[in-house]
Amino acid sequence: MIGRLNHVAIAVPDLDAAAAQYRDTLGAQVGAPQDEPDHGVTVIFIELPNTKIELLHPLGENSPITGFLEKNPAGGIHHICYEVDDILAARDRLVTAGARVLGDGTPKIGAHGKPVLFLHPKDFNGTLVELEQV
Ligand SMILES: CC[C@@H](C(=O)O)C(=O)SCCNC(=O)CCNC(=O)[C@H](O)C(C)(C)COP(=O)(O)OP(=O)(O)OC[C@H]1O[C@@H](n2cnc3c(N)ncnc32)[C@H](O)[C@@H]1OP(=O)(O)O
Ligand SMILES: [Co+2]
Repeated sequence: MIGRLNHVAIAVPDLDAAAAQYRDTLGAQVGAPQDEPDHGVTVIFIELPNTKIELLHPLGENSPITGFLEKNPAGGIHHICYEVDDILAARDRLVTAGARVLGDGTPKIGAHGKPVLFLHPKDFNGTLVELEQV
């Protein structure tokens, strides 16, 4: 069901510093900051030859990554995103298998303008999983 690894997301306490490190120290192709108010984050995507890195920073008062950064003040890997062809079929299959889909189960539009869903980290080996329909 899952396809390519779309991105690995890293929550960071200082978005500008993290972007500069990827651009200047690691020599990566770093995009511009994008505010995603529906998700409570500002993101910067880094294009790698085989996948993307998503740098995440809290946006607004109810960001889902505020608590994560409180627990991990230096930042850390926050989620991985797999591509799926049909997100509703994927959701239904996962729910039948007993996995918890976060929120009300309705896909939201993600940073690439495509539907996304999140799966509870406790159901996936301690890893928050995002699904993106491509
Ligand atoms: C830009 C849009 C989009 C894209 O297109 O790419 C994005 O990527 S948006 C990214 C941000 N959005 C989300 O993360 C949405 C989904 N997340 C959530 O609903 C919540 O953050 C959560 C995963 C349910 C966690 O809830 P929270 O209240 O923040 O934390 P808790 O302390 O209650 O956590 C419970 C439990 O789970 C552990 N945990 C929390 N976050 C993670 C994580 N990222 N990876 C692994 N484990 C995580 C947490 O440590 C708790 O464990 P215990 O301490 O053992 O109880
Ligand atoms: Co993401």
